[in-house]
This record gives sequence, structure tokens and C-alpha cells, in this order.
Amino acid sequence: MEEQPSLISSKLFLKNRQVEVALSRAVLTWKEIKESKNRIPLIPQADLSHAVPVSEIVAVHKPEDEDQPQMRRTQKKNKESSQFVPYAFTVSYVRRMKQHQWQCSDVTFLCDSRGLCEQWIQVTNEQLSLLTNRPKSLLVYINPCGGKQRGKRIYEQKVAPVFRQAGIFTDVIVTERANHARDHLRTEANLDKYDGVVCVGGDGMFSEILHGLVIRTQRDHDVDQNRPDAELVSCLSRIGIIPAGSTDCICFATVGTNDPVTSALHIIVGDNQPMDVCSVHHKDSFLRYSVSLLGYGFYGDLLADSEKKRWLGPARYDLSGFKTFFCHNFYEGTVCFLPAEDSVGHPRDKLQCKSGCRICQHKLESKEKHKEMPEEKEKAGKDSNKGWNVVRGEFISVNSACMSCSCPRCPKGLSPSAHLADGTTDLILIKKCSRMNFFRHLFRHTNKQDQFDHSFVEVHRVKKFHFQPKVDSPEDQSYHPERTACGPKFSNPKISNYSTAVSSWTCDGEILHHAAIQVSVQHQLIRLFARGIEEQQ
Ligand SMILES: Nc1ncnc2c1ncn2[C@@H]1O[C@H](COP(=O)(O)OP(=O)(O)OP(=O)(O)O)[C@@H](O)[C@H]1O
Repeated sequence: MEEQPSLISSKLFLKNRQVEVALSRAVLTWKEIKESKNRIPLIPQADLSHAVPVSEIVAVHKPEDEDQPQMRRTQKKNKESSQFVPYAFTVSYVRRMKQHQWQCSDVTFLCDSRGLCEQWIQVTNEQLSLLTNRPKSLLVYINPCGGKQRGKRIYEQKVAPVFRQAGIFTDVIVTERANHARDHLRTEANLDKYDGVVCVGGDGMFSEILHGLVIRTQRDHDVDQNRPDAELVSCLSRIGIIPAGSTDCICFATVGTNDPVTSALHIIVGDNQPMDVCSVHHKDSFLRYSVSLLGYGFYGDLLADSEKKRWLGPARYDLSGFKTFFCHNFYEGTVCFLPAEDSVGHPRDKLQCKSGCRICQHKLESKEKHKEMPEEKEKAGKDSNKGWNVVRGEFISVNSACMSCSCPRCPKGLSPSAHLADGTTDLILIKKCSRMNFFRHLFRHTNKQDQFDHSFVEVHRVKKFHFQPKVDSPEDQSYHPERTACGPKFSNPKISNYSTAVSSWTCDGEILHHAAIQVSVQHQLIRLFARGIEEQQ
């Protein structure tokens, strides 16, 4: 990397040691200076040098600005060692720990003049003020009932102090009922006042924020969400997720860990991770948005059962998982899908979506090119019935993973190579097989073997898909699939007990009331305060 000129550099003290400290536009560095025994000039010790990118500095302040106990301890220590250098300033910065965890670390430098100390604070603050991607004010929604009901405590004890330190203004709303956050965002929230929205809770709470923001944006732009082919308008506000739920799958897949302080720091440094969203329709009416798992059959049954056991807390997923596995139901239906032919990736290519993902980037570039060629777009529109594939059969599970869906329970995820922002979803079809074979498939989610390498599993990277169960559920009775674009005709045998013939869809943990659905991927509809999973350093 090209070395940039220093904006300020001085010999300061760090604890009892003399250090050479320098700040450039890009990086703050400090190196210990040691006098060698034979008194040749001062020699910097490379192994004692540190470099912090300016973009990862949280704040700079005088130690007495701080009200935290940790800071008071630092001050006390400094007093003991600073009889000769009484002025100090502290730089708080992001420090990478193991497993993608970030911590806010402090380093306090001692100077022998007040003027020098103030100059350092001023020059560093000037550089921080140039980082325009950082949020200055945030609207925070806390679900006090999610996960182990610790959302409020997590926010107050771990997150609010770091936001305060970074000088972020916050308005906090503790929700009083389900859908409080969604309704507030949809109708009342003055979004112009904020640089982003923070969700303290689990995936269900995130889904509320997602719906509130997306619905509000479409309404503000007069977009009819009931039209499955409507081109939706991307949301301007970024969303930050402070994990405080039971699974926190979306936080884990976009940050790499479920740690509230790590998430708070990603918000402070103003990270920006675009994300695809699936819109789900039944006939011509909008049902829901999804960013992670849409699952019919196994996962739909599992979620429906676990909802009845909410009182069990996170353990409900294990219990319902066992029960659903032993029931071993399968469901007849037809899946039509439009493959993502322009995608450079494939669900089995083992190319994981990481920070700065090349595949998501490629898609964005080709979208920009496409925008410049309206006649091609028109042609594509006219041919919208072309290219659809049809699979009929009995399925244990039909899943669509818009992201890897990795979580602490399943670190590889349902589709390890799915991408956050490439405009596609991975459609996984698990056809009828023995219970033992299904177990083998599930077990491969926990080891290095390819979970898609079975004769009864198909996986496709798609832009759109439709599902029609063989038997209509009561909610679907008025649906006429003969009229859909991909046009397969379905018989409707009179089976009186539909509950054994039709499963339900789970859509990011919520149960849908229709089994016949149409799904479209909306490319980069939202943005998160995250950067995707970084390569381990
Ligand atoms: N004040 C509230 N009272 C009751 N329910 C609420 C309240 N605020 C939000 N909710 C609802 O609680 C549901 C569950 O919340 P959340 O997602 O935060 O936790 P979880 O379900 O335990 O975690 P996960 O979704 O990660 O498994 C959400 O669907 C949300 O709509």
C-alpha cells in the first residue's frame, strides 16, 4: 500500500514507554522507541508497532470525557505513571478478535503539553468527520420479548455506551406488541431525521423492520406491491441488527458472529452490505418479504410445530426438529423456476459469499449495463414466459435460500454458496426418499461433505419460482394456476383430508397462509450496516 504523508506525528508516551505516533488520512500508527545500550539513535521496534485504519477509529477524546468504569481505571493508571506528562488523549478503535468478533479497544497517549494533546484530538476528529458513510443519528427498536428477553439489557449495557462514545444520537422505541415496529416504520416514523434503523431482537424482529421499511418505500414511490412483476424501489435507510433473539440467523450470515458489540461497531463505522429480498405473492396479492429461508414441507412443519412451543424458548427448535424428522412427511406438488442464467456462480461451486464478494459485484455491474440498454430489457420482458423449468413430484422439502442461512446451529448453512446480493436464490428440492437417506442429507450440513450430492436432491440458482401443491389448501381454493406464466395444468383430486397433503411455508420464521406461492428475487432491495463475512486474518 502506498504510504501517505503524515498529518501529524509526535513522540508521545504510552504507559511508561516512549512511542512515535503518526496519523495519515488512512491510518494511525504507533511504534515503541527504544534507546539502545550504546546510545546510538532511537530504534523503532517493528514488533511493537500498531496500525489502525482511520475508518476503524471509533472516537478520540480526553480520558476525563469518559464516564465508564473502564475509563476511570485507565485514568487512575495514567495518573500513577504520568507525573511528568500530565496531558492525555484516548483513541477508541476496532480490534479484531477471533471468530469475526470485534471489540472496542482504547489506547491512551500521554503528551507533555496541553496544546499538543488538543491538536491531536482536533486533527483526528477532522479525519473522522470526513467519513460520510458513518451514521450520526439512528432510530432504534428494541423487542423486549425476543430470545431470552434480554434485548433491553443488551442494548443498555453493551450497545448504548459505544454509540454514545461515537457521538451517535439515538431515538429508542421499546416495542409494546408484535408488529409495533413494523407499523411505526410504515406510517409514523420520520425517516428523514435518521441515517439508519437499528433492530434489537431476532430474525422475527428484523422481518418487522424489513417489512416496515420496504412497504414504506414502495408506498412513497407509488409502487403497487401486489403486482408480482413490479420493479421495487430500493430502501435508502440502512438497517443495523443487534442480535438479541433465539437464532439470529441474519446477523450471523452478514457479520459472521452473534455479538452485540461487534454489530454496534459495524454500525458505527458505517458499513454497507446490500442484500437481496424475495417478494412472495399468492395470485395477485402480496404476502411477505423474505431474506433468508422460504421452506415448505420439512422446515414449514418444523416451524409450525415450534410456534406452539414458544414457552420452551430456543430449545423448541430441537424438539420440533426431532418430531418433524420422525413424522417423515412428503408432499406432492409442482415447482416452476426461472434459472439465473446470467449468474457467474452455482450453488455447488463452493465459492462462499464473503466481504467484497466478486459474484455479487459482477451482478451489480451487469445490472448497471442492462439499465443502459432499455431495448434489451424490453425484449427480456416480452420473453418472460421463456426459460421456465418444471419439476413435478413428491417432496420432503422445497427450500429457497436467499443467503447461506448459516447460524451457530448450522455454521455451513442450508446453501453454503448462496450469495447475499447477487439477485438470485438457491432453490433446493428434496424429493421423496427413505428416512435414512434424508438423515444422511441433513447430517451433511454438519460436516464437509456436499449436502446436495444425493440422487434425491436437486439444487438450482434461480431468479423466480412458483410452487403449486397438488391439492389446494382451503386458502388457495380460488387459485387457478393454468393462468400463470409458466403454465402447467394441475389436477385437483378430491382428497378430503388436505392437512396430510399440504404443508405450509415458513418465510423467515413466519408461517404463510397459502401453499401456492410465486417468488421473485428483488436485487439489492435493502442495505445493512454490515460488510459480509471477512476472511479470517
Ligand atoms: N413487545 C412485544 N411483545 C410481544 N411480541 C413482540 C414484541 N415486539 C416484537 N414482538 C414479536 O416477537 C417475535 C419474536 O421476536 P424475535 O425475532 O426478536 O425473537 P425470537 O423469535 O426469539 O428470535 P429468532 O427470530 O431469531 O428465532 C417477532 O415476530 C416480533 O414481531
